[in-house]
Amino acid sequence: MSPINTNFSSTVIREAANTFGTPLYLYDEAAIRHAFLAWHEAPSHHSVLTCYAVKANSNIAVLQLLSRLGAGFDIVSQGELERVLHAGGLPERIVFSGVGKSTAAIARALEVGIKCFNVESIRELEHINSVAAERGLSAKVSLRVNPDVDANTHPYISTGLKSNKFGISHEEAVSAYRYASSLAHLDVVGIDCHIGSQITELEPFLASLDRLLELIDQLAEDGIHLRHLDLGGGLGICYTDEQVPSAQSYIAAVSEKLGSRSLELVFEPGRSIVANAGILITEVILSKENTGKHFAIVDAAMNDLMRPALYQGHHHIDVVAGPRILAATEQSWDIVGPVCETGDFLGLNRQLSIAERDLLVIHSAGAYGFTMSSNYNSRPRCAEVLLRKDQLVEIRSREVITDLFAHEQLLAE
Ligand SMILES: Cc1ncc(COP(=O)(O)O)c(C=O)c1O
Ligand SMILES: N[C@@H](CCCC[NH3+])C(=O)O
Repeated sequence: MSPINTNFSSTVIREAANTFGTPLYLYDEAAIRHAFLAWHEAPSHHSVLTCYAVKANSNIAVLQLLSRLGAGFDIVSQGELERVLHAGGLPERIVFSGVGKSTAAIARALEVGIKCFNVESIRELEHINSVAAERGLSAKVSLRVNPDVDANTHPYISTGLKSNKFGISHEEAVSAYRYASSLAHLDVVGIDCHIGSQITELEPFLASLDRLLELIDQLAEDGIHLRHLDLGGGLGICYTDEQVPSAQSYIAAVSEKLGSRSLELVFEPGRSIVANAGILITEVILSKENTGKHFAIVDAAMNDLMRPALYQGHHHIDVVAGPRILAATEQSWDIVGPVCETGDFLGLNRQLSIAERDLLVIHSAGAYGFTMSSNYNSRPRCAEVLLRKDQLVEIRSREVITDLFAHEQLLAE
């Protein structure tokens, strides 16, 4: 496995940078399509709905493309809901996750008729029931069960342990289901879990599945018959040399464990659909040496791609040589941005041949890249461009300086 997307040739990268400027996110439509279809068309004895996790990359063109391929969507806010609807996503294929859904978001989701709410606590069951009651509606719900399984991933992106804020504990699940079934405006339709992100082995998923299957069977004995089983997202990708199970092998293993149970399978993949379909292109502003350390100072920063600063996330970095006024030397470089934080780096100790004005390509940046970007240090957010066959299409224009304070007001006196 490789983090490198071969559809982005040096020519395409230079053309994108020349046309749209840097820093710049560039996505590959073919790679997104291919990764989505790996889930959507995977053979299974059970029917499968792939609800793409919008938080990974929420550009409306990406959502539109996925919706046209038949995707459902996993959302966590009203903003994500409106994006999906705007992009043509079908409400009946939307699942709504998150520990703290706002009343406005719940009401809107009820009005448009989403597939279900993934409910994370007893209080939330009551809240959704009352929002539905006020409108004379019924809310389809699925309980997010925390299976207390270690996903062996970075602690900040592990969500299926007892100590995490997510879900209803395994021990409380049966009583929570009984309670949910007793509430007049709830229709209990499924069960859900999500144990974390960037998981590179199947075992933690299958261990969680075993716990959910026990519950499903116990609930059936109680007369609570569920229609779907949602295993969340979390399948990892190759950032360096990770060997990651395919969506097909994952779905086959899950479907086999389900056996004769007649349940629809729902998955919520985000990263595995878009991460390796995207790169961040940045230009080297200048190089600098400090007591023997070599810094390449680039025009992208932690506000554009937060993963290295936040999780020590490793992104493979390549050089596309520029006009090279100064000679390039191969040596160990720290690739850093202009933001005033020591944690503002995109890669450390990279053995590369770099000169000022070169372009650097930060790979595997299609997921949790632009969506986690900010205006920190009053830096306008960069543009997003999609490679469609051999055309470069701008799908989000670069912010301009006045956008930075467009929602602020000066004092009257
Ligand atoms: C509830 C839920 N579903 C789906 C996802 C998507 O996860 P991933 O991008 O790892 O596939 C996340 C993020 O971790 C999540 O919190
Ligand atoms: N944002 C994280 C993943 C968190 C997923 C959301 N639950 C990342 O970049 O890896």
